[in-house]
Amino acid sequence: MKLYTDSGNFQTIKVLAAAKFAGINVDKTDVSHGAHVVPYLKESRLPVLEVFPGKFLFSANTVVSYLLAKGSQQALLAGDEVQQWLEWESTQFAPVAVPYLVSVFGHGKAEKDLLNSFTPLLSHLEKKLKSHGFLADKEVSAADIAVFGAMYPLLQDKPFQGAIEKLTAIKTWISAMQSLPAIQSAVEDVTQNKGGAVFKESLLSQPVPVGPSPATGGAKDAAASKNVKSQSAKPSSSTSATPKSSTSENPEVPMERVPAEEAEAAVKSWSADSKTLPTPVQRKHPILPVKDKRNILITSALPYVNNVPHLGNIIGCVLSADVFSRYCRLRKYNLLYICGTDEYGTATETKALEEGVTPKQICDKYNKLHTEIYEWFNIDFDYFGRTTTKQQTEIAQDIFWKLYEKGFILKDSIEQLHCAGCDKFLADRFVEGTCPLCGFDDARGDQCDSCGRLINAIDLRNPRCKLCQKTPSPRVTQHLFVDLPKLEPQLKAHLDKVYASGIWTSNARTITNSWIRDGLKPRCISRDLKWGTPVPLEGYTDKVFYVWFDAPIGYISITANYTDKWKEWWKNPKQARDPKNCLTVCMVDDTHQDYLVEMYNFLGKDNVPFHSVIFPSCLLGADDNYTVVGHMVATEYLNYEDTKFSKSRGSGVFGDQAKDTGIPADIYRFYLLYVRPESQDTSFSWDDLLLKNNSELLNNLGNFINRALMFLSNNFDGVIQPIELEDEDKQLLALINRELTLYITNMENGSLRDSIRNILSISRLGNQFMQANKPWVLVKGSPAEKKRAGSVVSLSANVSCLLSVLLQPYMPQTSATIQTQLNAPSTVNVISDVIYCRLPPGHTIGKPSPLFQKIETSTIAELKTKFAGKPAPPKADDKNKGKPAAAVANGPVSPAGGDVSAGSGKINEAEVARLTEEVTKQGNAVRELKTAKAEKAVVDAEVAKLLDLKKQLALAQGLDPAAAAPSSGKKKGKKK
Ligand SMILES: Nc1ncnc2c1ncn2[C@@H]1O[C@H](COP(=O)(O)OC(=O)[C@@H](N)CCS)[C@@H](O)[C@H]1O
Repeated sequence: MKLYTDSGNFQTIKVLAAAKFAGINVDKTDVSHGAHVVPYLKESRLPVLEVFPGKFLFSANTVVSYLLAKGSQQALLAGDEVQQWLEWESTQFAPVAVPYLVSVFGHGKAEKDLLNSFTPLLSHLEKKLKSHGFLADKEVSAADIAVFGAMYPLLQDKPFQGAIEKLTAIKTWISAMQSLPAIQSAVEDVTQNKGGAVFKESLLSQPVPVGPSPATGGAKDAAASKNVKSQSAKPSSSTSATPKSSTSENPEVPMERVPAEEAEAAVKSWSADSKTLPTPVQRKHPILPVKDKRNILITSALPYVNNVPHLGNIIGCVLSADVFSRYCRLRKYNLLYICGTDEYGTATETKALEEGVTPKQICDKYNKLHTEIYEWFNIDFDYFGRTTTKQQTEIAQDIFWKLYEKGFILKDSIEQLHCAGCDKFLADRFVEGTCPLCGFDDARGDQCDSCGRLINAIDLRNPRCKLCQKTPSPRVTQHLFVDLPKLEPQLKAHLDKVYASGIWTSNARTITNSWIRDGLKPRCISRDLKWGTPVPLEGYTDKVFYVWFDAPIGYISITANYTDKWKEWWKNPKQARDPKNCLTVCMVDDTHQDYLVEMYNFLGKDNVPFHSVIFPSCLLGADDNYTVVGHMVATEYLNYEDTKFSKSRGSGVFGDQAKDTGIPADIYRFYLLYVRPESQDTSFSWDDLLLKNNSELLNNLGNFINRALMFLSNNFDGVIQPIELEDEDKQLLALINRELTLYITNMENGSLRDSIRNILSISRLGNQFMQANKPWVLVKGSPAEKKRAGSVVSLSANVSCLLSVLLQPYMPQTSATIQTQLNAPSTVNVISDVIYCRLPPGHTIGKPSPLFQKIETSTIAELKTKFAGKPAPPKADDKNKGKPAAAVANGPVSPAGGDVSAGSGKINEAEVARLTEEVTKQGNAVRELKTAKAEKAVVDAEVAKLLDLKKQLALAQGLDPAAAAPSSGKKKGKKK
């Protein structure tokens, strides 16, 4: 990524600081003052980020948002308030600050009037900072970076210093910001320690932002709270703008203006020759990698066959991967999306015992159930398979042999409970006894229901076999371990590479790094079970592979069940791809070019280490040219209302129940994506679903499309009229292009919940456009006015068509309905970089009808009661219990723990104890510093260390690290 800027450009401070926060190395290229970097802009705009060749971002705040999102710093962008401050900076603050800076540093004479215009802006800032310390929360966010960057040059001006003299909260905030290393290095880079004069040339060569007429004191009015509110309700062009519902209720809000050159560029692409427009690619099975194309292998975590998936499972894996796959197809990438049921392991054996059938029968029954559920949710797999196949056995055993031959398999003995009555070793969940921690008599072998803590079955007092009630006894048994310490260097080298080139959500990085930081331990890969892939090694043939060695191999074997040519996806990763042949948006600037196949794993956070550490280590160790993960898109957890999903308590909606609620699959899809747990755990809330349905879908999106199409139908026989673009139409097109760029960028970054907001911003723009032009009035006027009405609604019908395409990954059924109503040809189904005319004049649309139904509060009340379930027991939940622990504890693993499918992963107690001690020590250190009133920067640095330790502790305890650190969790901020 190239950053073009001129020397002394103050806007570059925020951009460089954001890049530092994001850990992204931008290639900074100095150009002359006033240089024209963006070919289609008449005026110079600097700094400019070239995101990929020919694609530019030139609003500094958008660049800040983009970099933070790309660097997986979503926490710094999260929340409405951040977006509102970003807009405040560009629409309120900059229009006063820039002319003032020009007067001070450019002309050497401060404009007094302009200085006075700062008063209301500064008091607004002071008020906010007084209550929080930072702009959007108690921690630094993108808002602070953007506003501080804009304020920095002002701090070099004496009169401005006087203006903030008594504003103590602003002054404290300034010192806090100045103490941040990212800010310090950005400031140094831009100013070269030369003082305020350094800004002169750059200021004189840049256009002055248009704003609320600062010279006439307009800024004063603009900063008054009423206006701040209406400005914040403007359509946002930021990555994660959360639209206020008031926006759709206030369509009279004027549209933001873009530079004339940008508008002209939008007109040019709008009227592109239809012969040059992209056309969709037909899907033909079997899909195989194609040379010189972007080949993407998408996997969704394989859901356990023995569970009915709940809405959390659905958004955590299959639905997220589906949205991304659909998007990739619309971008014309060549992709394969595979998934299937994870069928082996203790949990399946247990379920079979419970239901009195064989494990195979359980798998057949539940595989069918899963298939039906995903069909109802419209999940468009290229292939949905299962892990209990001959291909699974062949491939898993082959990988094992390769690891064995290369010396990556260790043998070791372990003590495990053995039941003489059943003549078998018992997995933890088959044992009961007295809890060694609290003395509860009826503790389970994997967890105590009384104290809620995870335990090892071997530690239970008075153990008894759950199957025959006899007393099991400890016995030494031999097991096989994969030598992860020996594989660590290879894994680290791979991770370094893919971290730099790929999309790795911050939880995926944090969890993976915590494993690496602690040093990898040998991991047991065999189990004393019958239901699994047989271990082929002599002396171990009575054992099967541990389900977590087996499960990700399922991705390979499922592909092998899909096509005989599976090796083209899995064993061919290093052929060169010609970047010239990519769509412009593919990340040719990154290092994917040496991959024929890029693999994306979609999964929930508890699955991360198995996909980022264990599976890649095995594939790298097998040294058989396997495709190894390049991108990891992990979600946090979705909860149900204020509790967890629990089948046994009946709380939460499970896949097989959703269709009986009367809420269409598309509405579930929309809402699950809208609240997708991307940077912290989120909740499915019925009240919120009602709100989002009735405001965003019904009043905003549905209202715009229906209004436009009904009007076209009723007044122009449904025939698209000649579209003669006037100034505001061009502005609309340019603003839509901005949202479209962000939609694509967000999708490429795996920020699926942000792209949905970009769609809603486009329909909001559409509503504003209709409202401003009032075709219902024009149509009754002169012939010219009637013509204009036809032009306005025809343009709106085209915007609706674009919306139908952008919506397709999220709401495929609704997208199809809109396209039927538009009578749109299937050729429209491509996501291009810019809006173009898809429905030409003369095209006749179909029959419009309302797209969404209002959801009534009474319906929601019924659903709430139906799915409330029994109250949760005081301690452990029966569904998600222990899963994060299993995922994050990188400790020595005993096979008696069963497998993760049995929900019995172990906590590394020693590590928990060590971290607890460290947290206590660091907490005391922070308290001492605070009591001694140490400098804020010093305290902040120690608080940061404390938070990091707390996160590590939470991870080691199997808890959500976000809950330990208030930095990302809004409203969680406890006093440190
Ligand atoms: N509450 C949740 N929110 C989001 N994602 C969740 C939640 N609970 C689980 N998950 C993810 O769902 C998938 C499937 O989980 P399942 O337990 O059925 O299966 C497995 O974990 C393994 N069989 C995967 C083998 S590849 C998973 O990604 C969870 O993290």
